[in-house]
Amino acid sequence: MPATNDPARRTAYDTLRSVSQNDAYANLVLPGLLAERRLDSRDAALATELAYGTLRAQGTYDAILAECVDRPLTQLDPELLDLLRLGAHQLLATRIPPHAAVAATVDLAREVLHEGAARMSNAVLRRVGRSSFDEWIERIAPDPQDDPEGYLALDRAHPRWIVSALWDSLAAHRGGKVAHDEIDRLLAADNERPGVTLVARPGLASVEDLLDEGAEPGRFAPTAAYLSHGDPGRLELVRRGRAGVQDEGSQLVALAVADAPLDGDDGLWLDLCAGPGGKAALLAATVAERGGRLVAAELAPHRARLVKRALQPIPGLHKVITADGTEPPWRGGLFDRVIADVPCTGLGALRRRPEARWRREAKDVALLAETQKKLLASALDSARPGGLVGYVTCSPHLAETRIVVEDVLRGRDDVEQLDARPHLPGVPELGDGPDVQLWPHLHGTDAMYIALLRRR
Ligand SMILES: C[S@@+](CC[C@H](N)C(=O)[O-])C[C@H]1O[C@@H](n2cnc3c(N)ncnc32)[C@H](O)[C@@H]1O
Repeated sequence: MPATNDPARRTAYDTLRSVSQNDAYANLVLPGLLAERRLDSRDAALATELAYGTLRAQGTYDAILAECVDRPLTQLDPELLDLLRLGAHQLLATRIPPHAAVAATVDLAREVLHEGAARMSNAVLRRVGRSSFDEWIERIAPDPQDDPEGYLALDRAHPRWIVSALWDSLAAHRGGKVAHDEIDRLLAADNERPGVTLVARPGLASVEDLLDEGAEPGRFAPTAAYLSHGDPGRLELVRRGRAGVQDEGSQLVALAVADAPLDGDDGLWLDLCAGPGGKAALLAATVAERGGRLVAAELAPHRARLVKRALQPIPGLHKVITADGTEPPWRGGLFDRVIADVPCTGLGALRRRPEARWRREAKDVALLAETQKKLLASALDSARPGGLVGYVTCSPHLAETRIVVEDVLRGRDDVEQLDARPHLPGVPELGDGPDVQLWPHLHGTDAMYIALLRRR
């Protein structure tokens, strides 16, 4: 631990620096720092709230800071900019008294930078603290009547292109218009840290086992349970791979692929994009109970190793292959069920990755869509006649979901799309179908998408 009087803020600051300097992921860096520095639980909670909160709202804090600094933010030292963001977050979104927020950030500037940075932080943060968050938004955001997307982008701290994409998707799945209030609730849900959801892998653990460990039953998936407190890693069932940590939406879409009716053979399943292996483990456990096996393919060797580890505790002759799913080494028409959980922008899991929304760019979507179409085509080719394919993403962007499916299906006459909704039993508000889009503000899950297809 570096010498510091304020381990919580120092750790939050170091996390911000890793994210902006090294393109690190906060949800990987921060737990490492907390463990290495042995922060007590109060400091760890504060460091987490400061780091995640600052990163999540970074774009809005930058817009506010730009009003308080006498030069473009791009001309500031990046270290100072991260400090100012941390200070702005404390002033505008926490209960820390303003004088303490400023003083602590100024002290940190002195500790990690120099006296000049401390003086500048003091001056800038005093300006920031003269208005509340809502007053700042009123001043810098456009009128919500004239420009609702622009207003929400600042008020809910999302890049405008993401607000727009989420709005389009929500509207498309509702067959029309969506009220301002609902998109506001969706964006607000992206700013909440999700709780821990566990999965009981069939045949290896039951939800009752998880309830005995203090979890509460899931709302929708028969395999899910919520852990409201404590570290899931301390649970024996999790340590032994009989249960795992997995979003309930991920469980629901994997179970939809597993449970949709199928005529004929049902013993050989494929996960085309398996890393790190959450869905592969659930599917392998499910197919093993039915006497079958799973082949899991993954392009990245280090992620293929994670899949191997995830499948280790699961009985059955499952196989992990490091392969490019667009040029598969297996012959076509082989598998009874296929899941293609394709690489995507991850816009459906923004609540888990605080910095992701500022890192992604609109142009990523088109590039990914090309790969997604190839992977879906390959998934369809890999399925036997009559076999089932689930196309899955953790993005609700239409260009990664419905449009990919439409584009691929337009080019082939050997595929029919099924109504996925009956295969997520008990889940409300599934829209007009036939595909399903889950939403954080409606279902409490990541915004997972699934289209279910059958090869004729
Ligand atoms: C959304 S993730 C899959 C998550 C996984 N199904 C789970 O539940 O743990 C997409 C995965 O696809 C892999 N991938 C990307 N391009 C691929 C390709 N051409 N063939 C196979 N896998 C690919 C990525 O490395 C990544 O691990």
